[in-house]
Amino acid sequence: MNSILALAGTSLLNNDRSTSAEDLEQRIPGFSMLQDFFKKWLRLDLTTLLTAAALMGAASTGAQSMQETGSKMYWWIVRFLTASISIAGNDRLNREVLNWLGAHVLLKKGTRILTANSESIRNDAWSYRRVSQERNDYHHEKRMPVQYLPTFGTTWFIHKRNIFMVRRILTSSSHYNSAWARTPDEYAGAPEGDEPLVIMCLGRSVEPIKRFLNTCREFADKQREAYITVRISKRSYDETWDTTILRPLRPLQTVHFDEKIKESLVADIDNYLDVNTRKFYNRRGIPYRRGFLLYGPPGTGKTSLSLALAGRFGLELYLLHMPSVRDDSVLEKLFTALPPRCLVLLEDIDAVGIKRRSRNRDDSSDTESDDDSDKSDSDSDLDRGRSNCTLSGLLNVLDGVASQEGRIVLMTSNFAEKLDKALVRPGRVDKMLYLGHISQRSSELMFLRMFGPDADGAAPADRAVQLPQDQLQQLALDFSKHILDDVFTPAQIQGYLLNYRDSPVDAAAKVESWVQEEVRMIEAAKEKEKKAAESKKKKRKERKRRKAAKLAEAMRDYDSDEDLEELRQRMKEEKKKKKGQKDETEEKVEDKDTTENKDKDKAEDEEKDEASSDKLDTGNATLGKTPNGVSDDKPAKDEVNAADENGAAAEVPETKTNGVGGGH
Ligand SMILES: Nc1ncnc2c1ncn2[C@@H]1O[C@H](COP(=O)(O)OP(=O)(O)OP(=O)(O)O)[C@@H](O)[C@H]1O
Repeated sequence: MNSILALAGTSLLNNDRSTSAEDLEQRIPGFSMLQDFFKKWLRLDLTTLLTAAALMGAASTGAQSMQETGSKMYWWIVRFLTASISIAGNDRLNREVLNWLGAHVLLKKGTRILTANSESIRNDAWSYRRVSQERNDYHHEKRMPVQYLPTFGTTWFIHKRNIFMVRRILTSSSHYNSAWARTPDEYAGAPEGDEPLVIMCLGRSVEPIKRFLNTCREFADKQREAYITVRISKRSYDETWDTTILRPLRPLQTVHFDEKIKESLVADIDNYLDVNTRKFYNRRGIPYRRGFLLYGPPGTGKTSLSLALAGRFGLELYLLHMPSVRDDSVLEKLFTALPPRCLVLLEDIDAVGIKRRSRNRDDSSDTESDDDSDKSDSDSDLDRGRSNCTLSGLLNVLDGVASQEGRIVLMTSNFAEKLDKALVRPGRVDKMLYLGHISQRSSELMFLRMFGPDADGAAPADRAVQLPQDQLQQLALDFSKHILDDVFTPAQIQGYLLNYRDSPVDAAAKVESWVQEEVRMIEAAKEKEKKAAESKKKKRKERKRRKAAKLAEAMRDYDSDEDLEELRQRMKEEKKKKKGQKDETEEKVEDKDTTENKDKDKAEDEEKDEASSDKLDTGNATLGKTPNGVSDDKPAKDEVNAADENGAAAEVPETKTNGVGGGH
């Protein structure tokens, strides 16, 4: 067909119609008939038509090859006249460049090409640029507000007298394989914020690009000062830190506990992060790691303190809720993916290794029937949270050979006394901090923080008039006088104060009756606990008495020592048999648990996500009217000075039992 069109084209150009018609007749039998038909019925010259088509084809081929040549020349010039640096999609620098572009170029240009997003944004580079749109929960708005973000494929800008071009490379294969392939990048797909970038600069030196990258990093550092970056692993099958949450910075002063302990903790971390300390550790062959255990009743500020410390030291916080970690291999992969300098928060560490501990307890017990009744309430609480990670898996990631150096691990637990000694040994846990119930002084500070002016000096939005400082101070004193030392958790006090958010006067006036009511509930709960313990004790005694009577009766039938020995042997065998059956049943239950766990994985992932977000929110969920968190078994010391790996004692001073505000 092409040769026919070419022939038609040549003949038209040569104006030689007769020759071309003959040639065409030779190549296409019946061409003259067709031509006659066209002439007679349509009044068209078929040769002319074919010639026109040939010319159009030639023009398009020409245009295509010109385009290709143009593109080659463009890239040749670009290569010749520009220097460039490429950045991978998953590199943090990539996000920082986007972040800078968002703030300095894209938004300022007043871009007319936007992308819309109604889901949570995975990449912090884009979320920095989000125009904050509050969801109106009062009107039960369920939908996420739509976020409009700038988009770009290639953008030009001038920075410090240099001309730059940043190109976002779309990687999605569907884009390349489709007809969209020639569509400019800004129309071809909404950016996810993790596409590779190429940064080009007019000139033959990469130095201006390096300087530009430094500017982007400094800008990101500044922005981070106002936020804490929290990373979580949402999807356990991914085994990556896939989600970023930006939390507003929480100043350390807003977490109330013993000021001396707080200072020593800050000094300890400061010292650890010092470059000389790293050198010291390295030269002496000591693994450069630091671990802390924060323990105490729920709602005493363990998570809040971790967030505040991350902000104080400008570290990213990597959060793992231990009961939700699928197994040791996931834990190991997550730990391997940690950056060298960061803060890792392992929440509810007591959930690890529960099975091992409960079995050990069974093994070591003499009388199996007494076992269950011996379990304390806290034991059963402990058994409720479960983790498929083993203790050895956890120990391995904390200080195994493959474990990263340079990070700080914070572990939290409500049941520190139950933790395995291997876990809390120096080198893994260098310091233990007890966060307990609130003191009067801390409750006074909390009152002032709740009702004082905002950081910028303005009255909180929902209170038109800000009380004068001396009046507020007096109210805070009146309020704290009624708060009994070491009875309430800070979360309880915060919950109470939030009920009177717009009226400090009412908060101070009504605290007395609130305290009375809470104390009454605490006493009632204690009484109930006492009664339950007494009844358990009675039952145990009765069981023992019945057992002894049974034994005495059996012994009556045995006259000689041999008979008695035989009886003893028989009883031993029976006991062994019973234990074997019990172990078998337990294994079956465990197998069933594992299958169920797999099914529940997906649901748990979602729950975990919600739990993490909830926890990172105001924490109101922990604030109930129930007198929870009242623990009788306080540890003997709230801070245990632990020796480091080579046996050198850590330098934290001894402190009092109540770590929360006790020093005021
Ligand atoms: N010491 C404290 N100072 C100030 N606020 C506190 C303190 N303790 C708790 N809160 C408040 O109580 C809420 C719950 O605190 P947080 O989650 O840090 O407690 P937690 O000890 O980690 O609890 P859990 O053991 O249940 O995980 C938060 O909103 C926090 O602001």
